[in-house]
Amino acid sequence: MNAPERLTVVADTPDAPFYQPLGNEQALFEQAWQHGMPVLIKGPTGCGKTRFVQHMAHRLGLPLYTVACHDDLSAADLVGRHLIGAQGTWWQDGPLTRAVREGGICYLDEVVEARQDTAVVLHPLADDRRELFIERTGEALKAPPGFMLVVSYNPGYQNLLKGMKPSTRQRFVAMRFDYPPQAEEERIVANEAQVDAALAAQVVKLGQALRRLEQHDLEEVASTRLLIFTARMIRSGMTPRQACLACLAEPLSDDPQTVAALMEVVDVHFG
Ligand SMILES: Nc1ncnc2c1ncn2[C@@H]1O[C@H](COP(=O)(O)OP(=O)(O)OP(=O)(O)O)[C@@H](O)[C@H]1O
Repeated sequence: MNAPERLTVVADTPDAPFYQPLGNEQALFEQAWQHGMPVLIKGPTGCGKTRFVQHMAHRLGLPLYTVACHDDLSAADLVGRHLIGAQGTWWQDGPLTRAVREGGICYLDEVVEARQDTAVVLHPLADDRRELFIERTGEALKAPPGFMLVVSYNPGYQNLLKGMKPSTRQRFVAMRFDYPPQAEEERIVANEAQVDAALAAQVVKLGQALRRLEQHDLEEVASTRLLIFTARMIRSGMTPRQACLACLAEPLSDDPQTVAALMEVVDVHFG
């Protein structure tokens, strides 16, 4: 097992991306990094997964390489490929290789979307070997102590075919994220939208009421991200109703009846 003794945690600096802690997630992440363990974060859209990783990278003083995974993303997109230029053929590292060389964090967002061949490169990096084998150049890279693999996915989007294989899941320390409790979400909205506490509280109260509307067939509930958008639009002069229609109701549903029902809740809160 890799025992990276020389790793030190850099204290928060004022320019770190703002992150409102919700539990022991920072300590857990730090411990995982100290022990050379990869981390899996699961949670719904817009609940703070990316912001958390950005914050932690800053706090630990590590370069961060973020990859938004999609169903065409292959191992070569992560590792690198040969390119042809004026001087002939040359090798270009992919984001995973760069993170390994520099001892930084590679964050794979929505990892379950990526093609299955990515597991071949991720598995040896995510277990005790901490090794990246670059097949096309024959290079075998041993990850330095600072390197950390972080992946995330939204359990709500998963279909049976795309679920993560147990052999992959069981290489990670896993953390579950969800939308923040009321007081924390108010602080986040006030800070991110630069609005006063009263408006942030009103928007969050509405968001929480919308999340309770279970009878409507919504694919996802209102995210913290959408509440921040709404508060920003109100701050810049839109009426609360216009802002809620554009930033909450319409992004949540394509069905006009559902949008109307969501707006009824808005009217109760801002009427
Ligand atoms: N705990 C938090 N502290 C600070 N900001 C937060 C927090 N949670 C959410 N946010 C805010 O919500 C926005 C959306 O969060 P983020 O982009 O991290 O979501 P995500 O979970 O990565 O979503 P997706 O799965 O769609 O990529 C952030 O830009 C940030 O403004």
